[in-house]
Amino acid sequence: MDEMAPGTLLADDELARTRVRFLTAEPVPPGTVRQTILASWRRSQEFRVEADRIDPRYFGDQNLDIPLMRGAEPVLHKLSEQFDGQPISLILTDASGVVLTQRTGDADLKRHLERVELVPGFSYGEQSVGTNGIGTALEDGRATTVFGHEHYAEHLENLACAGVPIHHPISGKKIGAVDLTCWYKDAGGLLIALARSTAEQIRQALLRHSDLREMILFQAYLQTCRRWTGIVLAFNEDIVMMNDRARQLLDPADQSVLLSHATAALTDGRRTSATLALSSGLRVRVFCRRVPGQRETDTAGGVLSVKLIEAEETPAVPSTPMLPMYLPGVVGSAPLWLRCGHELDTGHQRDEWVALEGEAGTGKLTLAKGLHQRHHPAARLLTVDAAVATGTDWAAELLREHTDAPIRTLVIRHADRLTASAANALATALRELRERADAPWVVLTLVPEAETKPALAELLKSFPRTVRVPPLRHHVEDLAELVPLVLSKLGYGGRLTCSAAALHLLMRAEWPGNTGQLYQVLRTVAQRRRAGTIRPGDLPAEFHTVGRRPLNRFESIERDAIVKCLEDADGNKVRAAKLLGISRATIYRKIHEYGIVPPAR
Ligand SMILES: Nc1ncnc2c1ncn2[C@@H]1O[C@H](COP(=O)(O)OP(=O)(O)OP(=O)(O)O)[C@@H](O)[C@H]1O
Repeated sequence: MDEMAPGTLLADDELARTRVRFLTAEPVPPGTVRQTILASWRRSQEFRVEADRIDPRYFGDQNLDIPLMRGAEPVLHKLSEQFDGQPISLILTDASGVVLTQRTGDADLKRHLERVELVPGFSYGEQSVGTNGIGTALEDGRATTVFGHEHYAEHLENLACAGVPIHHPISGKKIGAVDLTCWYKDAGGLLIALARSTAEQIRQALLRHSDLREMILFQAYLQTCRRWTGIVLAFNEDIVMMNDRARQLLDPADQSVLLSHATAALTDGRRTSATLALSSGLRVRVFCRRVPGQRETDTAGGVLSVKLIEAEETPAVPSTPMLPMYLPGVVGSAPLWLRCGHELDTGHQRDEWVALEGEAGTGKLTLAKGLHQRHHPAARLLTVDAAVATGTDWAAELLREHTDAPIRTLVIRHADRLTASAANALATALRELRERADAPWVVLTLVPEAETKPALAELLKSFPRTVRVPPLRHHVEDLAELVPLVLSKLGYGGRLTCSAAALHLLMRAEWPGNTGQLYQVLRTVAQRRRAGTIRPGDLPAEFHTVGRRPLNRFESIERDAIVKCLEDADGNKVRAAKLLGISRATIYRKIHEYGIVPPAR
């Protein structure tokens, strides 16, 4: 029932009835709709696409000077000549379903496509208009046909479309989709065959084009490798080349930090040199240069040469995969996070006192507690907050505490807030503690860069190992585990869950306040929705934007106002524009500019 063959279309009326049953939450009788379509309807519902009208999101004029367009243009041109006068439309979109070009051989069909805004700049992704040949093919990652009432939104029921995702011939990355659309009454099985062969021709054209571009980049890479004995990486949006030194010294997280730095530098057109601190603890100096393509204005990619600043003193941690380690009360399975837990564990095994360094709310105390619970569940753990411990007495007090009831693990939080005299008094007390036969294992938590503070120099001598705790933005995939945990800690466990779409938005955020901020956000959300499922529309304004560049104060106020009005207007842009007193064109432009994802309606 899943592959649509010509002549096996279900009776239209039955399909139309099934669609209505689905939309009114009645059970769908088995066998009345294809499984792929049913799955797509469910996704469309999850995205809160409106089924009774069509209102695709507008993303403004698209940049057509991209490899996909250059590869596809001759293929589409030739095909559209053959279709001249025929009621068939040839559509190319980017990877998210935003239409780049639409060529239609027949005036009636063209007018209809304009009415349903299947035109350049508008998104036909599933999130925007629900089940359709473009969005569903992109979502499923395979050639897909959608006929008549299989479309989720009304006004598309008299169309048939066949969409095929286009993958880059070298990187394999999904870069767009080609779609053939015609009247439903004219549709046949050949539509999908034609769409497939068009996608293949575009892929071949891209391959020819890429060959040359990649060759230019490869030559630039080899040239740099000959001159530079250190780490060398070359990259463009499709491929990454790296020498052995890069592979040995950089783990995937470090590579990604370097590449995103270089991509930003290339976009800004800068030739840069910068010092970066990588998540593995390496400090590096990075030089990045743009490699021009065939034409001087084209870019074949960028070449990075990287010099280790502290490599000799701080050997890189080998990038072996880390197995999860059970630490009570601690969640997270991203490689960076796991590695940090393992490093702490190694410190413990070797009885080395550890300085846990990380931004506020990254989970430093939680990790230290988890480790204590894992190894000494019955022994005493003492946590002292240096932020509230003033004067020098409390350091001596620690010694007395230990004599009275031996401490197995001592955690001193916020060490960066110690005054010089308190830090020195603590250093003296800890030295004494260290000499005792029953000395505890001590963990110090502090914010990044605090290690360089002269006031802490003496104290840090007792801590031979520093473990860096990654900020949440470097392991956002762990939000899938952190969100349920925080909801349950806030008292909503089992009552409130987070939808995949909302989680997706949370994962795109920067999280400067780390888990502390996650608590605040979920607390706010839970005040509005105490039970059920958190949907994208429940999240505060800042999560409805795709971060493109930092906004100044004025811009963030404007962005928040637009998000708020869009929410008040139920996602309707025209009504939101009225509320704001701006034109429809301006709101579309601003939505695009600020990367706002309008609330699902
Ligand atoms: N990976 C995690 N697993 C479970 N809980 C976590 C995790 N990360 C953070 N948390 C929770 O987030 C909150 C903040 O974590 P924690 O106090 O450990 O951070 P911190 O880095 O020590 O913060 P600060 O330096 O600001 O004191 C705690 O409630 C903690 O339970």
